[in-house]
Amino acid sequence: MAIVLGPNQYGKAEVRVVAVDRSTPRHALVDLNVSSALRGDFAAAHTAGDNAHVLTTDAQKNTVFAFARDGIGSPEEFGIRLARHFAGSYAWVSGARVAIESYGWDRITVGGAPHDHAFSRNGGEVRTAVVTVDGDDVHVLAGLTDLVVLKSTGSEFWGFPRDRYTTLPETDDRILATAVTARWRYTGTDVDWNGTYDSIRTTLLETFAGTHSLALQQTLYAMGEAVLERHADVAEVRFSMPNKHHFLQDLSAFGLDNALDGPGAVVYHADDRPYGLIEGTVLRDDVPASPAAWLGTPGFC
Ligand SMILES: O=c1[nH]c(=O)c2[nH]c(=O)[nH]c2[nH]1
Repeated sequence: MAIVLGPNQYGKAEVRVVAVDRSTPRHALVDLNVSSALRGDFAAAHTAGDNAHVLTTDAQKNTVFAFARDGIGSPEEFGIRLARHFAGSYAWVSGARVAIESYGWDRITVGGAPHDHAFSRNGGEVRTAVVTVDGDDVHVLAGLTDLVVLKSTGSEFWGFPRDRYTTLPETDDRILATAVTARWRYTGTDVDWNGTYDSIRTTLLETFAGTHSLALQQTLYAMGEAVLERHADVAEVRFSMPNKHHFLQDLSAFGLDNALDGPGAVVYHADDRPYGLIEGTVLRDDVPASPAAWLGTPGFC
Protein backbone atom coordinates (compact mmCIF):
# COMPACT_ATOMS: atom_id res chain seq x y z
CA MET A 1 0.00 0.00 0.00
CA ALA A 2 1.26 3.47 -0.83
CA ILE A 3 -0.27 6.80 -0.04
CA VAL A 4 -0.32 9.05 -3.09
CA LEU A 5 -1.62 12.46 -4.07
CA GLY A 6 -4.94 12.35 -5.88
CA PRO A 7 -6.67 15.01 -8.01
CA ASN A 8 -5.86 18.54 -6.95
CA GLN A 9 -6.14 22.12 -8.09
CA TYR A 10 -5.29 25.48 -6.57
CA GLY A 11 -5.83 29.14 -7.30
CA LYS A 12 -7.21 32.43 -6.04
CA ALA A 13 -10.87 32.44 -5.13
CA GLU A 14 -13.23 35.40 -5.35
CA VAL A 15 -11.15 38.17 -6.86
CA ARG A 16 -13.51 41.14 -6.87
CA VAL A 17 -12.80 43.26 -9.89
CA VAL A 18 -14.79 46.25 -11.07
CA ALA A 19 -13.88 47.73 -14.45
CA VAL A 20 -15.26 51.07 -15.59
CA ASP A 21 -15.12 52.05 -19.24
CA ARG A 22 -14.69 55.86 -19.10
CA SER A 23 -13.91 56.31 -22.79
CA THR A 24 -17.07 58.39 -23.18
CA PRO A 25 -18.98 60.45 -20.61
CA ARG A 26 -21.48 57.59 -20.49
CA HIS A 27 -19.53 55.15 -18.32
CA ALA A 28 -20.02 51.38 -18.51
CA LEU A 29 -19.42 49.18 -15.50
CA VAL A 30 -18.56 45.49 -15.17
CA ASP A 31 -18.53 43.94 -11.68
CA LEU A 32 -17.11 40.45 -11.35
CA ASN A 33 -16.11 37.87 -8.77
CA VAL A 34 -13.40 35.73 -10.41
CA SER A 35 -11.98 32.45 -9.13
CA SER A 36 -9.08 30.75 -10.89
CA ALA A 37 -7.70 27.25 -10.36
CA LEU A 38 -4.74 25.58 -12.02
CA ARG A 39 -4.44 21.88 -12.73
CA GLY A 40 -1.25 20.04 -13.63
CA ASP A 41 1.85 18.63 -11.98
CA PHE A 42 1.95 20.12 -8.53
CA ALA A 43 2.91 16.92 -6.76
CA ALA A 44 6.23 18.19 -5.35
CA ALA A 45 4.55 21.13 -3.66
CA HIS A 46 2.26 18.74 -1.82
CA THR A 47 4.69 15.95 -1.00
CA ALA A 48 7.97 17.86 -0.53
CA GLY A 49 7.12 21.50 -0.07
CA ASP A 50 8.93 22.23 -3.34
CA ASN A 51 7.24 25.30 -4.87
CA ALA A 52 9.15 25.36 -8.15
CA HIS A 53 5.92 24.63 -10.06
CA VAL A 54 3.65 26.91 -8.04
CA LEU A 55 2.45 29.95 -9.97
CA THR A 56 1.37 31.83 -6.88
CA THR A 57 -2.26 32.49 -6.20
CA ASP A 58 -1.15 36.07 -5.66
CA ALA A 59 0.09 36.24 -9.25
CA GLN A 60 -3.19 34.71 -10.42
CA LYS A 61 -5.05 37.51 -8.64
CA ASN A 62 -2.77 40.12 -10.19
CA THR A 63 -3.33 38.62 -13.64
CA VAL A 64 -7.08 39.05 -13.25
CA PHE A 65 -6.67 42.76 -12.50
CA ALA A 66 -4.08 43.28 -15.24
CA PHE A 67 -6.25 41.59 -17.88
CA ALA A 68 -9.22 43.71 -16.81
CA ARG A 69 -7.23 46.78 -17.84
CA ASP A 70 -7.80 45.74 -21.49
CA GLY A 71 -11.54 45.60 -20.95
CA ILE A 72 -13.54 42.62 -19.78
CA GLY A 73 -16.13 42.11 -22.50
CA SER A 74 -18.43 39.27 -21.52
CA PRO A 75 -17.69 37.03 -18.51
CA GLU A 76 -17.26 34.09 -20.89
CA GLU A 77 -14.69 35.95 -23.04
CA PHE A 78 -12.78 37.14 -19.99
CA GLY A 79 -12.78 33.61 -18.56
CA ILE A 80 -11.48 32.15 -21.83
CA ARG A 81 -8.65 34.74 -21.98
CA LEU A 82 -7.61 34.03 -18.43
CA ALA A 83 -7.93 30.25 -18.57
CA ARG A 84 -5.96 30.06 -21.84
CA HIS A 85 -3.28 32.29 -20.36
CA PHE A 86 -2.92 30.21 -17.20
CA ALA A 87 -3.03 26.88 -19.03
CA GLY A 88 -0.30 28.11 -21.41
CA SER A 89 1.89 29.66 -18.74
CA TYR A 90 4.16 26.74 -17.84
CA ALA A 91 4.74 23.29 -19.27
CA TRP A 92 3.51 21.66 -16.09
CA VAL A 93 0.18 23.48 -16.09
CA SER A 94 -2.14 21.20 -18.05
CA GLY A 95 -5.35 23.12 -17.52
CA ALA A 96 -7.15 25.93 -15.77
CA ARG A 97 -10.65 26.58 -14.53
CA VAL A 98 -11.95 30.12 -14.26
CA ALA A 99 -15.33 30.62 -12.60
CA ILE A 100 -16.95 34.02 -12.76
CA GLU A 101 -19.95 35.61 -11.12
CA SER A 102 -21.17 38.80 -12.77
CA TYR A 103 -23.23 41.29 -10.78
CA GLY A 104 -25.63 43.48 -12.74
CA TRP A 105 -25.91 47.22 -12.31
CA ASP A 106 -28.70 49.34 -13.81
CA ARG A 107 -28.35 53.02 -14.56
CA ILE A 108 -30.19 55.20 -12.08
CA THR A 109 -32.90 57.18 -13.84
CA VAL A 110 -32.94 60.87 -12.96
CA GLY A 111 -35.82 62.99 -14.22
CA GLY A 112 -36.71 60.23 -16.67
CA ALA A 113 -33.18 60.00 -18.12
CA PRO A 114 -30.68 57.19 -17.44
CA HIS A 115 -27.71 58.65 -15.60
CA ASP A 116 -24.24 58.52 -17.22
CA HIS A 117 -22.31 57.35 -14.18
CA ALA A 118 -24.69 56.45 -11.34
CA PHE A 119 -25.91 52.88 -10.96
CA SER A 120 -27.99 50.67 -8.65
CA ARG A 121 -27.40 46.95 -8.12
CA ASN A 122 -30.13 44.91 -9.72
CA GLY A 123 -31.35 42.43 -7.16
CA GLY A 124 -29.90 39.14 -6.07
CA GLU A 125 -29.70 37.54 -9.48
CA VAL A 126 -26.16 36.71 -10.64
CA ARG A 127 -24.87 35.76 -14.07
CA THR A 128 -22.27 32.96 -14.01
CA ALA A 129 -19.62 31.57 -16.33
CA VAL A 130 -17.21 28.68 -15.87
CA VAL A 131 -14.41 28.24 -18.39
CA THR A 132 -12.26 25.15 -18.28
CA VAL A 133 -9.18 24.82 -20.47
CA ASP A 134 -7.93 21.25 -20.57
CA GLY A 135 -4.94 21.01 -22.93
CA ASP A 136 -6.28 22.44 -26.18
CA ASP A 137 -9.93 21.93 -25.26
CA VAL A 138 -12.03 24.87 -24.08
CA HIS A 139 -15.32 24.22 -22.27
CA VAL A 140 -17.76 26.98 -21.48
CA LEU A 141 -20.68 26.81 -19.07
CA ALA A 142 -22.88 29.86 -18.72
CA GLY A 143 -25.73 30.35 -16.33
CA LEU A 144 -27.46 32.31 -13.65
CA THR A 145 -28.37 31.95 -10.00
CA ASP A 146 -31.29 33.27 -8.00
CA LEU A 147 -33.58 34.31 -10.80
CA VAL A 148 -36.65 34.56 -8.55
CA VAL A 149 -39.96 34.05 -10.35
CA LEU A 150 -43.57 33.58 -9.26
CA LYS A 151 -46.88 32.77 -10.93
CA SER A 152 -49.99 33.57 -8.94
CA THR A 153 -52.03 30.99 -10.85
CA GLY A 154 -51.57 28.58 -13.76
CA SER A 155 -50.10 25.90 -11.51
CA GLU A 156 -51.67 22.65 -10.33
CA PHE A 157 -50.34 19.70 -8.36
CA TRP A 158 -52.36 16.51 -8.09
CA GLY A 159 -52.28 12.82 -9.03
CA PHE A 160 -49.48 11.88 -6.63
CA PRO A 161 -49.55 8.65 -4.59
CA ARG A 162 -50.81 8.82 -1.01
CA ASP A 163 -48.97 6.79 1.61
CA ARG A 164 -49.75 6.96 5.35
CA TYR A 165 -47.64 10.14 5.69
CA THR A 166 -49.10 12.02 2.74
CA THR A 167 -51.23 14.88 3.96
CA LEU A 168 -50.77 17.42 1.13
CA PRO A 169 -54.11 18.25 -0.46
CA GLU A 170 -54.37 18.13 -4.22
CA THR A 171 -54.74 21.53 -5.86
CA ASP A 172 -55.74 22.82 -9.26
CA ASP A 173 -54.76 26.43 -8.50
CA ARG A 174 -51.69 27.35 -6.51
CA ILE A 175 -48.84 29.82 -6.49
CA LEU A 176 -45.71 28.51 -8.22
CA ALA A 177 -42.50 30.26 -7.19
CA THR A 178 -38.84 29.39 -7.45
CA ALA A 179 -35.35 30.81 -7.58
CA VAL A 180 -33.81 29.44 -10.75
CA THR A 181 -30.21 28.34 -10.77
CA ALA A 182 -29.30 27.12 -14.23
CA ARG A 183 -26.13 26.34 -16.09
CA TRP A 184 -25.93 25.52 -19.78
CA ARG A 185 -23.04 24.05 -21.74
CA TYR A 186 -22.05 25.44 -25.10
CA THR A 187 -20.74 23.09 -27.80
CA GLY A 188 -18.18 25.65 -29.03
CA THR A 189 -16.69 29.07 -28.43
CA ASP A 190 -17.90 30.91 -31.53
CA VAL A 191 -20.82 32.38 -29.60
CA ASP A 192 -22.31 35.86 -29.18
CA TRP A 193 -21.94 35.50 -25.40
CA ASN A 194 -23.98 38.49 -24.26
CA GLY A 195 -26.68 38.17 -26.93
CA THR A 196 -27.13 34.46 -26.31
CA TYR A 197 -27.19 34.96 -22.55
CA ASP A 198 -29.95 37.56 -22.87
CA SER A 199 -31.92 35.34 -25.22
CA ILE A 200 -31.67 32.28 -22.94
CA ARG A 201 -32.66 34.31 -19.89
CA THR A 202 -35.70 35.59 -21.81
CA THR A 203 -36.55 32.04 -22.89
CA LEU A 204 -36.41 30.83 -19.29
CA LEU A 205 -38.74 33.61 -18.16
CA GLU A 206 -41.17 33.25 -21.06
CA THR A 207 -41.39 29.50 -20.60
CA PHE A 208 -41.90 29.75 -16.85
CA ALA A 209 -44.70 32.23 -17.47
CA GLY A 210 -46.25 30.43 -20.43
CA THR A 211 -46.26 26.87 -19.16
CA HIS A 212 -49.45 25.82 -17.41
CA SER A 213 -47.70 23.80 -14.74
CA LEU A 214 -48.77 20.40 -13.41
CA ALA A 215 -45.54 20.17 -11.36
CA LEU A 216 -42.37 22.20 -10.97
CA GLN A 217 -40.63 19.21 -12.55
CA GLN A 218 -42.70 19.73 -15.71
CA THR A 219 -41.89 23.45 -15.76
CA LEU A 220 -38.18 22.68 -15.34
CA TYR A 221 -38.23 20.32 -18.31
CA ALA A 222 -40.19 22.78 -20.47
CA MET A 223 -37.67 25.54 -19.68
CA GLY A 224 -34.73 23.35 -20.67
CA GLU A 225 -36.48 22.08 -23.78
CA ALA A 226 -37.24 25.64 -24.94
CA VAL A 227 -33.59 26.68 -24.49
CA LEU A 228 -32.38 23.70 -26.53
CA GLU A 229 -35.00 24.25 -29.24
CA ARG A 230 -33.97 27.88 -29.70
CA HIS A 231 -30.20 27.49 -29.30
CA ALA A 232 -28.42 24.95 -31.47
CA ASP A 233 -25.08 25.71 -29.79
CA VAL A 234 -26.29 24.61 -26.34
CA ALA A 235 -25.81 20.91 -25.53
CA GLU A 236 -27.44 20.65 -22.11
CA VAL A 237 -29.09 22.71 -19.39
CA ARG A 238 -28.90 21.83 -15.71
CA PHE A 239 -31.32 23.27 -13.19
CA SER A 240 -31.63 23.52 -9.45
CA MET A 241 -35.00 25.00 -8.50
CA PRO A 242 -36.34 25.28 -4.96
CA ASN A 243 -40.11 25.10 -4.72
CA LYS A 244 -40.82 28.26 -2.76
CA HIS A 245 -44.01 27.16 -1.09
CA HIS A 246 -46.89 29.57 -0.58
CA PHE A 247 -49.65 28.14 1.58
CA LEU A 248 -53.11 29.59 2.00
CA GLN A 249 -53.25 31.14 5.46
CA ASP A 250 -56.07 29.88 7.66
CA LEU A 251 -58.05 32.98 8.67
CA SER A 252 -61.08 31.13 10.07
CA ALA A 253 -60.14 32.03 13.67
CA PHE A 254 -61.00 35.62 12.75
CA GLY A 255 -64.26 34.64 11.09
CA LEU A 256 -62.72 35.26 7.66
CA ASP A 257 -62.70 32.90 4.75
CA ASN A 258 -59.74 32.86 2.37
CA ALA A 259 -61.28 31.60 -0.83
CA LEU A 260 -59.52 31.92 -4.20
CA ASP A 261 -62.71 33.26 -5.74
CA GLY A 262 -63.86 35.34 -2.77
CA PRO A 263 -64.28 39.11 -2.72
CA GLY A 264 -61.09 40.01 -0.80
CA ALA A 265 -57.41 39.48 -1.36
CA VAL A 266 -56.19 35.90 -1.10
CA VAL A 267 -53.67 35.63 1.71
CA TYR A 268 -50.74 33.20 1.67
CA HIS A 269 -47.86 32.65 4.00
CA ALA A 270 -44.55 32.27 2.23
CA ASP A 271 -42.52 29.51 3.85
CA ASP A 272 -38.78 29.87 3.43
CA ARG A 273 -38.01 26.36 4.72
CA PRO A 274 -38.22 23.53 4.27
CA TYR A 275 -38.56 23.73 0.53
CA GLY A 276 -38.90 21.14 -2.20
CA LEU A 277 -35.74 21.06 -4.28
CA ILE A 278 -36.30 20.09 -7.87
CA GLU A 279 -33.18 19.45 -9.94
CA GLY A 280 -32.67 18.06 -13.40
CA THR A 281 -30.77 18.13 -16.67
CA VAL A 282 -32.33 18.55 -20.11
CA LEU A 283 -30.01 17.54 -22.90
CA ARG A 284 -29.57 16.53 -26.52
CA ASP A 285 -29.13 12.79 -26.77
CA ASP A 286 -26.75 13.09 -29.73
CA VAL A 287 -24.08 15.26 -28.06
CA PRO A 288 -21.39 13.48 -26.05
CA ALA A 289 -21.25 14.15 -22.31
CA SER A 290 -18.47 16.45 -21.13
CA PRO A 291 -17.29 15.60 -17.61
CA ALA A 292 -14.33 17.98 -18.02
CA ALA A 293 -16.67 20.95 -18.41
CA TRP A 294 -18.32 20.20 -15.04
CA LEU A 295 -15.23 19.16 -13.06
CA GLY A 296 -15.08 21.30 -9.93
CA THR A 297 -18.57 22.73 -10.30
CA PRO A 298 -20.13 21.70 -7.02
CA GLY A 299 -23.69 20.63 -6.37
CA PHE A 300 -26.17 19.72 -9.00
CA CYS A 301 -25.42 22.65 -11.28
O1 LIG B 1 -44.32 20.78 -8.16
C1 LIG B 1 -44.21 20.05 -7.17
N1 LIG B 1 -43.44 18.93 -7.23
C2 LIG B 1 -43.28 18.09 -6.19
O2 LIG B 1 -42.54 17.06 -6.28
C3 LIG B 1 -43.95 18.40 -4.99
N2 LIG B 1 -44.01 17.80 -3.76
C4 LIG B 1 -44.81 18.58 -2.98
O3 LIG B 1 -45.06 18.34 -1.76
N3 LIG B 1 -45.27 19.65 -3.69
C5 LIG B 1 -44.76 19.56 -4.94
N4 LIG B 1 -44.87 20.36 -6.03
